[in-house]
Amino acid sequence: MNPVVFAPPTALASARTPAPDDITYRAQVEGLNFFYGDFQALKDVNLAIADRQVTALIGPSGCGKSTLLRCFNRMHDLYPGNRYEGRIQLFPEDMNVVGKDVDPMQVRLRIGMVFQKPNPFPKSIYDNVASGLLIRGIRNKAVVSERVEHALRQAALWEEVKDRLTQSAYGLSGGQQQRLCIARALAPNPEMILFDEPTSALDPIATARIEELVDELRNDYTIVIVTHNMQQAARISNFTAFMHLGQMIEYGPTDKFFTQPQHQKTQEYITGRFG
Ligand SMILES: Nc1ncnc2c1ncn2[C@@H]1O[C@H](COP(=O)(O)OP(=O)(O)OP(=O)(O)O)[C@@H](O)[C@H]1O
Repeated sequence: MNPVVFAPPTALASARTPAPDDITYRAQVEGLNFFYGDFQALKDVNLAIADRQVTALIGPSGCGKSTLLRCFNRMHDLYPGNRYEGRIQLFPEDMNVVGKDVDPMQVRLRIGMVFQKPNPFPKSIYDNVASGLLIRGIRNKAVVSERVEHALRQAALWEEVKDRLTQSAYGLSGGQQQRLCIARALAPNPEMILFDEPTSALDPIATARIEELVDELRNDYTIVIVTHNMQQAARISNFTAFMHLGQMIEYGPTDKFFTQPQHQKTQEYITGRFG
């Protein structure tokens, strides 16, 4: 194999490979197939997701990154004709997230999602963050207020919005709106957070803030992030998974992934020969 010319940028502080003994797993994708009607978008995908680490999904456009991410919180159930086969085991209790007997609403409370474009509800800043708590049945006003503040602090937004909580979320900048969406995802206290290209609609400064935030959130949450940006994957993830044409080609510790890829396709992709 040719020497790899991709030079990984300096990783953020915690985006190092944990020692093998320090890794526990939060989820395991096993033989996952996914169909949009007759079209098979995921083919026998296997992937282990380390607990309280960041796993990046990368690959060329159309390879199935978002499709895989959306399986984790059953987003595909919102549309008829979509079908899962295989398993996504959530540990420690071994629940099959894509099992027909599992309620998608319960899954979404445990596995939150942040989308590519900030998508606040047409409500106040406060009500956006409180919305997930109401779905969880938390109605005690003092508890809701406390959780809203905590989530906004976790999302590094509290200081900027604490004096205008009742104002519309639409008055915030794009980067602030994305941090609000992160706060909304955090408020119900999920175990895992899925990020689908969370910075692709943001400027470099807002992007850096979200990356720093992801770096901090890994202390408490298991994170899976889809990104088009290999530099971003190298900066913020502990593990990287590369997909191509609906298949999982390779996954492993990020530093090794970018410096010693095991598959020819991975090497071609990270050195810019396609994608
Ligand atoms: N709703 C849908 N119905 C039918 N096919 C779909 C649907 N959504 C995605 N696909 C197809 O599934 C495949 C995987 O798409 P997906 O969006 O997961 O790829 P991706 O790797 O996330 O791409 P991108 O980086 O461009 O977002 C593609 O061939 C796409 O055309």
